[in-house]
Order: sequence, then C-alpha cells, then structure tokens
Amino acid sequence: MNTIPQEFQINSLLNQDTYLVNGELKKWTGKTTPVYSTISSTEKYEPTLLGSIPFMGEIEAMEAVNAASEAFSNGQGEWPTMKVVDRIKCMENFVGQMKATRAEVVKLLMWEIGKSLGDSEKEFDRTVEYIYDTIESYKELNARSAHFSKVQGVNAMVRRSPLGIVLCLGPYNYPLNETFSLLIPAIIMGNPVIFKPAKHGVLLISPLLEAFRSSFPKGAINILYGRGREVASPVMKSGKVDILALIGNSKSAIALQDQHPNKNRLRLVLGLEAKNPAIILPEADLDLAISECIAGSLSFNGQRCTALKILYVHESIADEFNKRFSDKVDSLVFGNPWEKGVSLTPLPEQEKPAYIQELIDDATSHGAKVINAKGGQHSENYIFPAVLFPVNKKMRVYSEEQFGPVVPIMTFKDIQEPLNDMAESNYGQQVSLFGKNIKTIAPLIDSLVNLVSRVNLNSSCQRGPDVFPFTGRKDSAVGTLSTNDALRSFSIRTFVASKDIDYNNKILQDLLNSKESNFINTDYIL
Ligand SMILES: O=C[C@H](O)COP(=O)(O)O
Repeated sequence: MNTIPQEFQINSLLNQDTYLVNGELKKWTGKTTPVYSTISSTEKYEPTLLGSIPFMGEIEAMEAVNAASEAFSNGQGEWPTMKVVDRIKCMENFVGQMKATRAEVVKLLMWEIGKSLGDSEKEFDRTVEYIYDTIESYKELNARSAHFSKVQGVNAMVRRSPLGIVLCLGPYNYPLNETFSLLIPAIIMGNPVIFKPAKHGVLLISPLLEAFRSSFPKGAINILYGRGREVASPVMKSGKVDILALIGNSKSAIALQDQHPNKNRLRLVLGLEAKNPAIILPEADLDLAISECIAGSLSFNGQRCTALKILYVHESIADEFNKRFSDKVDSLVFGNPWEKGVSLTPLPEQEKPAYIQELIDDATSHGAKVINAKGGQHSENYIFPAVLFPVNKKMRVYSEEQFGPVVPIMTFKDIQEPLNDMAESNYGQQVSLFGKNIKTIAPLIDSLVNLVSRVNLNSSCQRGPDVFPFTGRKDSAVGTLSTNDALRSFSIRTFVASKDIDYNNKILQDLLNSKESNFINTDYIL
C-alpha cells in the first residue's frame, strides 16, 4: 500500500544470517525459513515477505547447550561467580545499547505482530524500564546489612545463587517485553540462558544480537532460531536444562517438560493460559465498566493472556450493558498498525480468523447471537470482534481461551454463579470486578483472592505495573514474575551457617566487609 509512511517501509529483505553461541555471532549458511507478515504492502492483498531466519536443528541446539554448560561450569564459571557490581555493569551496558535500536524494533513489532505504533512504542519503552527496574531490585536484593543473624546460637549469612541453565521461550504477543521479563532476571541472577525467539516477533531480536554479544561473557546468552521441535526439544532432551522459562501454552510446556530425562531437577517458570472474567454488579458505573471491558477484552485484538475473555453481567443491567457495549465495539476502527485512530489491527496468525469464526459458529449453533452489527465481518487478515450473547456452558467459547477478537457475555442473578464457574475453571489468573457497594464487594474480594492471583477493582485486568507480582493459580502459571519476584524465581537462597565461635565470626565479618564477596543481607534468612 502506498500509504505506508517512509520510516515504516521495509526496503530490503531482513535475512537473519547469524546466530549467537558461545559469545560469537556465527554465520549461518544452512536452510532457512521465510518470515511473512500478514500485513499487505500492495493494494491487492498478499502477505509481505519480510526476510528469513535459520532453520536450525540438533547440532546447533547442542552447540548452545555446550556453550551454556561451559559458561555455568557447575556454578564455577565466570558468569555465575561474577561479582554483583560487575553483573550490573554488563546489564547496564546491554540496556544502553538496546535503547539505540528503538526505531528498528518498533517498526518490526508493527510488521511482525501487527501491534499498533503507540502500543509498539509502549512495549519497547516498558521493556527498557523493566530492565532498569530489575537492576534496581537486584541492587536491593544484594544490599548488605552491617551484621549477620544469630538464631539459637547459629550465625547465618545469605546470598541468592544461580540455579543453572535456563531455556527461555517467549510468546508472540509480547515478543520483546514478556520474553525479556524471563530473560533479564534469568541472566542477571547468573544463569546462562538459551533463548529461542517466538515464531512471530523473531526478526525484531536481530538488532539486539550485537548488544547481547558484547555485553555478557561468552556462553551467558545463546540465541537460536527455528522450530520448537527441532531446537527446543534437543535442548530439553540433553538433560542439562535446570529452568524451563516459558510464556505460552500449557501443551508446549508439558511436552517440553516430558522430554527432560530428569524432571525432578527442572524448575518451572511458566506464564500460561487464562480465561479472566469481568463481573459487572448491578450498581456498577456502566460508563467505566464498558470502557474498561472494551480495553480489557479487545486491546491488541484480545491477544493478551490478561485479556478479559468472558463477561458476567448482572441480569438487571444486561440489556443496557449489551447495547452500549456492542455499539462501542462497532465504533472501533480496523487498519494497519501505523495508521492514526486505529485500534484493531491485522492478526499475525493466519489461521486465527478461521478459528474465531469456528467459535462464533459453535456458539450460534447453541443459541447465542452475534449482537453487534459488524461482528464477524472478515477481511483477508482479520475478523471484526464479535460480541456473543447469551453464552452458556455448552459453547466452546465458554471454556476455550480465544486469544482473539470475540467477546462472550453471560448473565447472572446470584453472585455465586460466576464464583462457582471460576471455582470449576482450569484457570485462575485475574478477575475484574465492577461495583460500588462496600458491603457486598469487600466479602466478595475475600472469595475472589482464593480463586485468582489478582483482583482488579473497577478496572480491566492487566500485568502492570511490572513491579507487581505476575502469576496465577491452577493451569495459568507456575512461579511469579515481576521486576523483583522474578529474581527469586531464577535463583536459590543459599547460606553459610556457623556456630557462634570467635574465629567463625571473624570469617563472617570478613565476608561482610569484603567487596569480593557476594554474601548479602543476612536478615533474609529470618
Ligand atoms: O499476554 C499477557 C501479557 O502479560 C499481558 O500483559 P498486559 O496486561 O500488560 O497487556
């Protein structure tokens, strides 16, 4: 399309012909896989060829495993033993270089995953901030106290130590921010990482390769390309992975765990599916509830694990809510990510419109209606959001995580109905609760916190601010992410315990005074 602003045009193919292993950008001369965007650059619709990535296999997977093993060297390598101040310098060096790649990465976010210009810029800036905040949390975690603890005659001195090799796999919807919410804490805690970017949002890692290479010791970060079964599977089968860090679907997470020959030694840090509900109580501020539910269910076309994926509206306000909500959905504008005023954009997964249509067909065959005029309208790379009402438990959209532009609405008479559904659900990430009555809401919150990990009061569900813990119950997550919790997820608390004897105490005091020691605030043990 000739309307693409010049700064966002792809002027030559981006063929990724190097990969990062053992501190070296190695040339790739083997088979490649093309990378397409579902956004068309011509008037007549056709996907745009953006470039290519290496099609790697077991040989490269094992190169990375060997490089990471060497870097870790059973905890004795340069990276796991590096002093806190030096690790911080490496990370600061990386983020400093990363900032210079903003324009290129933002452009690729738009082309590869169809994220709007504003949201792509936000994703980049939020990631830079995430790294700086992680560095600050890392400093705090390592802040020394002037003393060591004494419990029942035993002195103790603590540190957080790395666990070993991390296999890191991120999702396509936040290929930078969410991936880095795994990658950055994993690295800063001293673990060597093997990272394979997501299928969509892979070329945008290219501008960062040199920054990774030059900022960290060899083997501390290794970046591979290709398909999960060709690359991630041999890494897991090697038995060398200590942490599987994945944001994506449970099926892939389970398949990868099963390939590890000794699952007992595998720590999991997983962000998985969710089916976050919104509950709209009779006395809710409808203007607020509607605008939050629109943003919550449809920002980035509903392709967020934190998206609202089912709305429970009290039957007394359902008619008004449905009418106003559907009209507002129909006022949303579809277009290319760089266009002004656009909030609905092309879907990066070519098969997604057909899947959403299946959900709509299934729901309508069980008695629901598409209640907004534009719902389900198709273009080659898009399907307009469909608002489905009334939804019931027989419908696939009731239980499947749609991860796309369809909004199911149910009604309830008694608050126990949505609570029972949440209790039966396989998921338990977040909930949004809209209402004003203190007497009903306060006890409700007490119930909800035992069903999910975050209750959003009169606002949509979301992960941020990134300093807040990001986790979930049941099949939604394992472990906790955030700019500080993640440091704990990617490390183990180790300590030295010593009897209260003079020369023991002198040794501990020496450790406390020494700039060369990583031992930290002893109070953590208590
Ligand atoms: O895919 C799930 C993301 O963590 C959502 O993050 P967000 O709530 O900031 O959009």
